[in-house]
Amino acid sequence: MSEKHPIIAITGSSGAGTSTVTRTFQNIFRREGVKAAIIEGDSFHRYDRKAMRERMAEEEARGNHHFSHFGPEANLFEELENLFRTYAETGRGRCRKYLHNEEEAAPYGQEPGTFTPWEDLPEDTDMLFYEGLHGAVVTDTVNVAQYPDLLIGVAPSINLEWIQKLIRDKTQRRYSQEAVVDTILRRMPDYVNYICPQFAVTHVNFQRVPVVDTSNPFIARDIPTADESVCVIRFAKPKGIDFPYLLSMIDGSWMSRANTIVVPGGKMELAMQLIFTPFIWRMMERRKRALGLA
Ligand SMILES: Nc1ncnc2c1ncn2[C@@H]1O[C@H](COP(=O)(O)OP(=O)(O)OP(=O)(O)O)[C@@H](O)[C@H]1O
Ligand SMILES: O=C(CO)[C@H](O)[C@H](O)COP(=O)(O)O
Repeated sequence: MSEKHPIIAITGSSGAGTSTVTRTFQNIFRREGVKAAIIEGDSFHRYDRKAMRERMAEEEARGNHHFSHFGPEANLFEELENLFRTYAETGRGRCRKYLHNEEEAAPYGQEPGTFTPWEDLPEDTDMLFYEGLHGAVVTDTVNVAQYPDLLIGVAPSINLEWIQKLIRDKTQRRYSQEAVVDTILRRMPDYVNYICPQFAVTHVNFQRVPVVDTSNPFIARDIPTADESVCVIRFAKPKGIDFPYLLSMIDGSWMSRANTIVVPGGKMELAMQLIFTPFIWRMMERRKRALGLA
C-alpha cells in the first residue's frame, strides 16, 4: 500500500480476460489523465519458450507431468514482489515483455517466445498497473498480495475460461487444440494451488457466467456473447460501495448477496468504469496530498 506510488493489480488465469480488462482501465486512465506504468505478468515467467520446453521435458523424464507456468518454479515471484515493493517505496522499477507471437515480436526484431531486455519503467508515473497470473499470489516465501492498493480478480466460470483460452490460443497464438488441452491439464495442480487462492485475497472479483450451455467447452466454436452471459461482481469489503447508485446506473442489474451485484454481460465494462473511476480519483487525490501537491 502506498499513497505516493499506488499499485492496481488485475489477476486471473490464462484466457480469463485480464488483457481485456486492462483495455477498460486504459480508457479510464486516458479520460482521467492518469499516467500508469502498465506491466504484464508474463514478463515474470522464469524461462523463455525454448527453455520452458526443455525444463518441462526434464521434469517429465523425472515423472512430474505438472511443471507449469502457473507455479512458483516457472516464475520469478521474488522479482515480482520486489518490483511491487520498490515501486510502492520509490515509484521506480524494472520490467520486460514476453513476446507471445509474430505480431508482438516483430516490432522488437525478436523471435516469438522470447523476452525483451529488462528496462527501467518510465519516470514520473502516477501508478503501477499489473495484469497477469500472479498479482495476488502468496506462498510460504513470497507475498505479492500485500502491495496492491486495489486488487481485482478476473475469474470467469471455468468452462467459459477454457473456451476463451482455447479460442484465443488457437486463433491468435497458433496452437493446436491438443496442445491447449495438454496445457490446461498440465497446469491443473498449480491452478488449484496458486491461481484459485488469489481470489480469496482480492478486493473485487469479476466472474462472468454463461447463460448458454457450455458443458463441453472443448467443442465450443464461439465465446458466449455479452448477451449470453452475466457478470457476478463481489466486493470483499462492501462498506463504502454505493450499491443503490450502481443499481440505478446499470440497467438490468441486481443484488444476489449483500456484497454482490450481478450485471448483464454487456454491462461489465460500464460497471468497471462506474466502480473504479472513483477509486482512481481517490488514489490520485491521496497521491497529490502525500506529495504536497494539493
Ligand atoms: N468480457 C468478455 N467478453 C467476451 N470475450 C472476452 C471477454 N473477456 C475476454 N474475452 C476473450 O477471451 C480471450 C482471452 O482474453 P484475454 O486475452 O483478455 O485473456 P488474458 O487473461 O489476458 O489471457 P493471458 O493471460 O493468457 O494473456 C480473448 O479472445 C478475449 O477476446
Ligand atoms: O498465456 C499464458 C500465460 O498467461 C501463456 O501460456 C504463457 O505466457 C506461455 O506462453 P507460451 O506457451 O506461448 O510460450
